[in-house]
Amino acid sequence: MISVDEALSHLFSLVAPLEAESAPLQDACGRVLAETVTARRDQPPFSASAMDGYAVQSSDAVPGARLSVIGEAAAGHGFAGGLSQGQAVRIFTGAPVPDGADRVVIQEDVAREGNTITLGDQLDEGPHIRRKGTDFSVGDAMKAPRRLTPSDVALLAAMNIPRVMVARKPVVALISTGDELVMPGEDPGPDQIIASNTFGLKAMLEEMGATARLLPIARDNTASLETAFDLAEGADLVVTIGGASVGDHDMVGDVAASLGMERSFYKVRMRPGKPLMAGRMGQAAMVGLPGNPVSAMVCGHVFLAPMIRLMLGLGEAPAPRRSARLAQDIDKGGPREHYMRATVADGTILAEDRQDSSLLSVLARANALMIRPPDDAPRAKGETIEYIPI
Ligand SMILES: Nc1nc2c(c(=O)[nH]1)N[C@H]1C(S)=C(S)[C@@H](COP(=O)(O)OP(=O)(O)OC[C@H]3O[C@@H](n4cnc5c(N)ncnc54)[C@H](O)[C@@H]3O)O[C@H]1N2
Ligand code: MOO
Repeated sequence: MISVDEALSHLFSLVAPLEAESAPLQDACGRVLAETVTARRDQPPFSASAMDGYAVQSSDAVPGARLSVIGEAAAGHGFAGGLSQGQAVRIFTGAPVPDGADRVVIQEDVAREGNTITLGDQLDEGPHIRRKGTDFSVGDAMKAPRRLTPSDVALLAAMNIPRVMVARKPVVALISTGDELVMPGEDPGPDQIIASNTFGLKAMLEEMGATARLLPIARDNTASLETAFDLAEGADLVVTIGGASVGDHDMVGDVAASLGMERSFYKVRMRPGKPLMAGRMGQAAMVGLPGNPVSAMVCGHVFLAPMIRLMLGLGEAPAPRRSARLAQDIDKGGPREHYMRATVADGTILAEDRQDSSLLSVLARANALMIRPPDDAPRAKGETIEYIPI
């Protein structure tokens, strides 16, 4: 059995960064920027007022000063002329500050009569002017690769970038296998259960920026599995779930091999997730996940997510880890690297009592996978330990 790190490096060698494609900005959030973009303009493109009030010369901005109003500057409609000492221009937020002015006095500090204003007794600091290019200037870069956030999209829009080059979304085909499975909403027979893994994995993968195709459930026979692999044609990554172990009905490995899968490994020294297999199948990478629902989801976090990140151009790295203090003493660990369902709160981590790999209710209330290395020594409350946030 190989280690988790070894398995991960095999998996990385099965995939590669995908090509870039153009996307309209309104569809770009969550996509990974593939080419660095630079601002096409300064923001603001002129010195702009930050307040509603009067543009003046700062030497005139003294309590009690009387100034004559010579015009108006509104957002989208600047004042054409310049401004001299003793003069003021009525101005609104976002309007270009007229030439000659270097200060905006807010209207709350001004009394106006006709075209004359008198400044109040106490003026704030000002100057309430946003200098040209204060936010960004022509040529300022947003560097690739970068997963675009809503704030990034707003910034790109302001930079006048209507489309961006982003990594193509990896296409993942998800195949549940097993005679016992029916889809949610169907009527299960007395010996049947509902297929849950493909749904959890689809959600996880799509949250990461992949497109997941849910294929029909494959039954525990060669013909049905072959049909499922046929339907997976065109995917970048084919993921099967179940049928990976040693039972008489665990046929995924054999059928995949008969279809040309070149296996890179089978079985990983981890818990849960031991009967993991992977290889190359034509153009696609193939990963066979164990069927136990928590095993499949843990393998999703530990293996599939880093593969997706690599395909999106975000580099080759394991799932990001953090650390927290143990909330209780724990016994020595087992021979396999253990990803324990746990809850992190206020910097401390508490492992769930029940760690069976069938328990989705336990997984759903956990927010962390606490990682115990193989043959980990007993640990005391308060020690730091690593985890993967989920
Ligand atoms: N003699 C041994 N038996 C088992 C071993 C072993 O080493 N020796 N390994 C155990 C471990 S660890 C795991 S994990 C499981 C994995 O087995 P399979 O990958 O072959 O999975 P199945 O047998 O098909 O299913 C296991 C379990 O999960 C349920 N399942 C399967 N697919 C789904 C799905 N899409 N949604 C929800 N639930 C699913 C299935 O009904 C079974 O209950 O093998 C152990 N056995
Ligand atoms: O190791 Mo198996 O992956 O669930 O328990």
